[in-house]
Amino acid sequence: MNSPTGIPANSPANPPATSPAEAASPQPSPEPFGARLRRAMDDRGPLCVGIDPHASLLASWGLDDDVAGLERFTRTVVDALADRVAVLKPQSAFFERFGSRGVAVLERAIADARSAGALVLTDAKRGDIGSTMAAYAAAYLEPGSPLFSDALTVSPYLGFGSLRPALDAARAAGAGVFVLALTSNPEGAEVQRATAAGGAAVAQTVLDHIARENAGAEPLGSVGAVVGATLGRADADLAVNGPLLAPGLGAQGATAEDLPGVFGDAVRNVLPSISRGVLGHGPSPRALREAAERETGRLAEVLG
Ligand SMILES: O=c1ccn([C@@H]2O[C@H](COP(=O)(O)O)[C@@H](O)[C@H]2O)c(=O)[nH]1
Repeated sequence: MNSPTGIPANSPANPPATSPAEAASPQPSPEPFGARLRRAMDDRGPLCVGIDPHASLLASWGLDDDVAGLERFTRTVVDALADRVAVLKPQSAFFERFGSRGVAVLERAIADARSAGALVLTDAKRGDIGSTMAAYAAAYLEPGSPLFSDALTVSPYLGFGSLRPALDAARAAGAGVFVLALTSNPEGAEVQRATAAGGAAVAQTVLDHIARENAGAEPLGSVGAVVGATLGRADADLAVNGPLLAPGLGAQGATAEDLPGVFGDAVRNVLPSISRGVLGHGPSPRALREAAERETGRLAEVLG
């Protein structure tokens, strides 16, 4: 039976509703995102597939560049992959470009993907002064919000402390955040490799903050870092006790074979991410599934 959000009751993404008696007594904390992600990666393999409905992909799938095309594309990806990959990562920008009707497609995709058992990481890269960050947290990280996601990408470049409302909301909800540290694009280095006040690189100070947030968490903290698979070498201490989202496989040129060199000992916590490299095989659901399975197989060979 579906809950008001459309997510079937008691699905992996939707814990049982509380009874009146339970509501009167203190509620147990929700299972933390880090634990849920570890289990999903162990069960399904550590692959995140991005849902990035580029205009060029809509065209190559034979779809119009409009809301109907967006909806068809998104539904096809969710139906093909949500029951088998650990994480689906809708890229908010591609939905926002269609205005409120595009955001409605995103809402539906998040609910449907969670209902089918995938964890949903919404890639919106939010970051602002703390008071505004609280509103972003309410939008993406508070249960009951239409865009509630298992995790959200956030930018620490207004200062790591400005993320506090998102960190607190995520913890309370059993959700996660992925903080941009060393992004996959070459332009990121001029900011992220710059030397911060204490003498360490800016990205390292971000990673150190993440490590403090995750201290003592088992089996994995819920505050992740974004570290590009394209970097060749991270040249940073990645022992943050949290997941390391590694975008850049496929269209940006990185391969599974690059991951041990970038991540070293931290490779066990890597969540490799690929969007166009899988989506380009659509619109056939079977071809999408096969592409995701090939990536998962390659990761299993390389990461063990
Ligand atoms: O450092 C980063 C952070 C996020 N991304 C996002 O991942 C996907 C990559 O798409 P591909 O088609 O696999 O290149 C996209 O949504 C980016 O915004 C990233 O690439 N790098």
